[in-house]
Amino acid sequence: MVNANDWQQEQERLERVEESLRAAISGLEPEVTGLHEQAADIRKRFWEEVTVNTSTHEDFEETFYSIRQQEAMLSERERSHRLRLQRYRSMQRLLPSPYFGRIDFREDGFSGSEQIYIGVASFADDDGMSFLVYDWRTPIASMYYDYSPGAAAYETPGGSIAGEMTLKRQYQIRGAQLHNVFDTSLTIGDELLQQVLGKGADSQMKSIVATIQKEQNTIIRDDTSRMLIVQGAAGSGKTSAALQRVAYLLYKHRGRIRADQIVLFSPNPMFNSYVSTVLPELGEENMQQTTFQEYLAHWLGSAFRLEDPFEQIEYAMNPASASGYEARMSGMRYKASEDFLQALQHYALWLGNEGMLFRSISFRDRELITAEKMKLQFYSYDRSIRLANRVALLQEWLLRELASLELKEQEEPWVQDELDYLDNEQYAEAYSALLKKVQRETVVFDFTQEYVEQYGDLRGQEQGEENVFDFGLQQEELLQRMIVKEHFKPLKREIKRFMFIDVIGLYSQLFGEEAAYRTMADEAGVPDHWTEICRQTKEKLERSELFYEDATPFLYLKELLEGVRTNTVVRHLFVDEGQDYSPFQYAYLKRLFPRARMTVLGDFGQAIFPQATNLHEADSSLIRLHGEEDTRLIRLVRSYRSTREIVEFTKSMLPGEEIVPFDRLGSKPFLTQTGGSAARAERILEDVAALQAEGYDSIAIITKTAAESCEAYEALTAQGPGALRLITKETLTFEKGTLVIPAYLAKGVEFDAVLIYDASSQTYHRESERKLFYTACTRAMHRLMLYTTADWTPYLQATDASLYEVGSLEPS
Ligand SMILES: Nc1ncnc2c1ncn2[C@@H]1O[C@H](COP(=O)(O)OP(=O)(O)OP(=O)(O)O)[C@@H](O)[C@H]1O
Repeated sequence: MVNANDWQQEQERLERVEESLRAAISGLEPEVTGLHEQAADIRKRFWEEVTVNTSTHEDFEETFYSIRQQEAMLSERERSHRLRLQRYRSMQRLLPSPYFGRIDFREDGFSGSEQIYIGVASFADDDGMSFLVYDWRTPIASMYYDYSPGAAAYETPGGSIAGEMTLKRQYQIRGAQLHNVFDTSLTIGDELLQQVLGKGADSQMKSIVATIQKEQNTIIRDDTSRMLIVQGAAGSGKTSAALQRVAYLLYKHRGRIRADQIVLFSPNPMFNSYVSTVLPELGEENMQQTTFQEYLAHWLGSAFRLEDPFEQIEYAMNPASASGYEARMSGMRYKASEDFLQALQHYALWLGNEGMLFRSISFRDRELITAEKMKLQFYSYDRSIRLANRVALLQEWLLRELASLELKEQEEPWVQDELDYLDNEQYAEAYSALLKKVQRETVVFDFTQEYVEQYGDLRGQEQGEENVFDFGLQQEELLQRMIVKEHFKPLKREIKRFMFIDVIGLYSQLFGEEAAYRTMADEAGVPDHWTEICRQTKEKLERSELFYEDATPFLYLKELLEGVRTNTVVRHLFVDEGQDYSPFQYAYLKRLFPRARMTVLGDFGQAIFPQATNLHEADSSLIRLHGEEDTRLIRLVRSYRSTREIVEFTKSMLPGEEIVPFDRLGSKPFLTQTGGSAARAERILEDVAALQAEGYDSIAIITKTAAESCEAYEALTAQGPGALRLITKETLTFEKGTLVIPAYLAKGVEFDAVLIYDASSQTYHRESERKLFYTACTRAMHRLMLYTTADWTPYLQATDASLYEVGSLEPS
């Protein structure tokens, strides 16, 4: 705390800033209110201001320039309106708490020091010369996050500016009243952070702008790496830093990068809702948010029933449920690998010489163009042309073939039949459609011109004659063409969509002969259980289903054949929970967004999917993706979410991981062993009630699987009323309250208290599930309780007993 004098001065300054803000807001108010109407009004009067005269060439030119001028004026006015509105909104945002930090900085070579107050937006006084508040993203404000008092420097476009920071202060301001002022010698004082972290969990993630830590600031402001990898312990602020980074990039590159040019891949749709308020809170628009599954479903969802990653993980967790389990698991790992990616590339090369599979183009049960003919045509092209380019050539050839087949088709009896069966209404409809097209475009159909020449102005004909539907023979011919054209339209569409390639057959063929596959796989060889992997994959394909691990390779093969699909608009790609994506998926994302810089945030300690990617070790495929020179790796080891006791307890499950708890104290985790399920449910409900009484209102009962969630939900609701919410993968919004949720859906989010429903050795015993258990436990901010009706999971057996409390055997 500061002394009374300083406090007084700060309070007075705060009042002055608040006054200036209010004055500026009310100054802008009349301009801003009704801005929308004004802009609409200008648009409405647009044509009144323009004299349209096109009689002569000069008049036409004059009209043209007058429109251009009017247009330029309109867009300038709209731009300045927009800017004023932005300014107005940012001042509104500042009003309740204009700043949160201050540094005093004396630049080398100058005698006086400048006071720099830092807030969520900049605010200058009337003359616009001196800043009363600096936006946290300005270069000078970076010192607030990077330095303790003493020597300090910051980067500007003109070079580095060094000097001395003589003071660093933090504020808590509510309703323009000072609540707290701390002078701090640490980077960002512990006191404020203690207070922030001690608060309850929310259904929405919060901005950390006032307490960003130095290493987080490095992530936020990195502007040079093509690939930025953040390996950070559970609760180390990866997601928080990522969102601040988005806000920073939007600020720094304002006018060059828009929010929709930044994409965040999230672990599940519920997570989207969880993080959706941070950017608006910082005065920025939200970036685009999606999940990898949504992307896959967009491209493959109509052709297949796609397995999602949650079904895949459920499968992985239930070895007893299926035969061929080992093979499937081996397949999951293999299909996620760079080896498989390479095998597919070799396969595409091989297809350049042989083995292509096509689908005949059929019409009315006749094969118009056979697969065999396509194959002959395809392999007649120069073999040095790339596969996808040859496919494009074939596509053009098919469209030409189809055009000549379309002409021939008019002779077929079915066309005449169809014409005969057109009732008067359909006839009239077809005719008027024809008329409309002729009127609209000069060359709608290739025959329009010819028709117009022969029959003159159709409009005149329609008006002048009584019986306009009494066509002559040639008119009938036109309708015949139209009929065939309509019927051939879907065929053309299919060709344009490359449906003449049998991609399913080609993917399946890859899992055909082992000897052939070995040549594709090269020295990497085939994985264990290859025969069974092949059988499972083909069987699934036959049922028009696709395993999650097959979806990305399938899309990749499709693109090797059809040409790469790229998005060149996106400039920044963020992947959260990055450990859950496979090396294959990363290679795919890199191809998909060739102009985007990537920021991948994850924790290998929470890698719960079989396809996990190691983010940070020397052999990481992620580092290889853009090469070491273009990659920056940042490690976060400080964990902010949980109390020291919870971090000490959870980190003991992952020996070897460097995790440093933030020094916030709380109760030790509590282990309770009960006699049976009913007793456990009773005990859990008692504990939930006790936690609620302590003021915790975000409580999660975390289970291993969806089935266990249902079982827990039933057991708990059978015991009494109490509002519980069952979370499934379909749940879209994240709300406060008491939830029952499978661990893999709780990824990335946090709760005041976490209750592990079943921490028995029966449920968690395999090494592969250790990280899932760890992930579940690390969701807790303040309280962690674990239950079992049998032996404890082996992950806990080695845990030092001093790290937890043990409950009674039976509830009292
Ligand atoms: N600098 C900070 N100031 C205040 N709070 C912070 C800071 N860094 C992190 N936190 C808080 O710590 C908690 C965990 O942060 P976040 O969810 O971003 O971590 P994470 O690394 O993404 O976690 P996980 O990998 O476990 O999902 C959040 O409540 C966040 O607000």
